[in-house]
Amino acid sequence: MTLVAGIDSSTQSCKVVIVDAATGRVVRQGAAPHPPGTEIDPEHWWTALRRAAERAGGLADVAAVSVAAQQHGMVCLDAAGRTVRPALLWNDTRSAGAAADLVADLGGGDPAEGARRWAEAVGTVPVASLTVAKLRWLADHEPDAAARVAAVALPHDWLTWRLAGASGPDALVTDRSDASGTGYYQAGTGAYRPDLLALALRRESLPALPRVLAPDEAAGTGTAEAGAPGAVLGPGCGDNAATALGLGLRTGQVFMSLGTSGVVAAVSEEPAADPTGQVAGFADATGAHLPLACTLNAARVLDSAARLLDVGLGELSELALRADPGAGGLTYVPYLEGERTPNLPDATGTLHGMTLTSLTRENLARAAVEGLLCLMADALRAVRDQGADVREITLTGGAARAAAVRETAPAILGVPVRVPEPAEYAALGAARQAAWTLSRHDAPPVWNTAATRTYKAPPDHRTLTRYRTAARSAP
Ligand SMILES: Nc1ncnc2c1ncn2[C@@H]1O[C@H](COP(=O)(O)OP(=O)(O)O)[C@@H](O)[C@H]1O
Ligand SMILES: O=C(CO)[C@@H](O)[C@H](O)COP(=O)(O)O
Repeated sequence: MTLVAGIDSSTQSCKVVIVDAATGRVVRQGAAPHPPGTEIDPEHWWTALRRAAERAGGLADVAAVSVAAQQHGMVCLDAAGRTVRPALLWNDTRSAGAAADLVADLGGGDPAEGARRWAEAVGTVPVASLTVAKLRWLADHEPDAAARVAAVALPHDWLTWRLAGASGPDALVTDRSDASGTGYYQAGTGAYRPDLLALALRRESLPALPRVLAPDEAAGTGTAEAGAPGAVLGPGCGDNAATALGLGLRTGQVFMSLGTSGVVAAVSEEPAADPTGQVAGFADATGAHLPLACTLNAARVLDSAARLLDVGLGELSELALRADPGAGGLTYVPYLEGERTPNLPDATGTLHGMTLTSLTRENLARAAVEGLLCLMADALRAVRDQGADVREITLTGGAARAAAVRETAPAILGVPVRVPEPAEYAALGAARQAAWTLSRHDAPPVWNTAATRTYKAPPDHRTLTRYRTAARSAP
């Protein structure tokens, strides 16, 4: 049996799956946590990857490995390949002002014109999450560090580079799915936009950027020191592109992931260019596109409600299912980390409709589930507004493990919700890419599909309308 490994270095943890390359059956797996925070020394990702791989029985017997990772994280290297400063992650909002400045700058001072030009140039209007905004923040706030930047990489590029045992920044490679999340790469033409990188860094001499590989192009081979001797390295990809690949989605299909981030994305043959900035024009990991709306708040809304109520996640779900739809009038707008979609980086959460009768543990649990799903309903609406014909969604990510989420989702989202059996779909997507790279075939291998269950319910317009009213008054 030929084994391949898929790695998902996501926000909260690193997951490794080792699968049979012929069928996609998971043979072994392991995971290791990442430290909390939105600024992190990439060395922690490497330690977690090594630990997760060890827990999965090691990589010594795998023929190919691919790394998927959280998108956008700014990894700045000096000329010797050392990190210049800790990486700033996708959910670090200090770059919100820098993003707004970049939009205005490209528009000659007019933000609406700037948004239009960014959408046209790279398919995405910068928000705090994008690498380009983080680089502008660095240039403005840490000019000495910015001056030492010889190369800029993303989390998956950097981890692939470590697996290959490379040392110089010139050896960095990436793929179009992750490059499309930088804000200085256009997925439609497959070209970097050095002018936009220069605009961000306010300098003419530009750092090196990873070479963009084709979706099945090998990135080299793993080393013995990295624990993967001789394994073919796939190009890797952004974690959302990996999820689409792991779920085996086809053109026109839409997934929603409720992990640290909340994501709605549609596999598409056409690039997106949304001047409202709600939908990002990302690429997928097969050569197509992945228009995507992403929220800062998702699974951790439920984590925080469970902590507040002093229950586990299973009990939180049971409490929520004991309350009636609408949570007795409690409406929770869960902007706990600010928000990205809508672009409100400084917003905070609010709880509306508290009365002596409504404020129960059950209603509070249900309001957290409904608030999260209403937030996602608006992300879904944004993707639909870009032309996606959404008749059903596939739901995945940690929070999809909650029965209350699965059962409430079709009513709030207004479409049937297909839930595949719980698995690490981003890591599986990376494994599928590794198997594709190894096979040298024209398309990714066809693997056995996961068993799914479809949830249906009449739409709950009332709860969504009440949420939208409450969200409009969020601080
Ligand atoms: N049964 C569950 N109910 C609700 N949330 C869950 C459950 N199991 C895991 N989670 C949450 O899912 C999140 C992790 O999901 P995951 O998709 O792995 O995120 P990421 O890829 O961003 O690290 C955590 O916040 C965790 O608490
Ligand atoms: O910023 C985005 C997508 O634009 C996020 O989806 C990150 O890619 C992090 O993903 P998770 O850790 O939540 O999977």
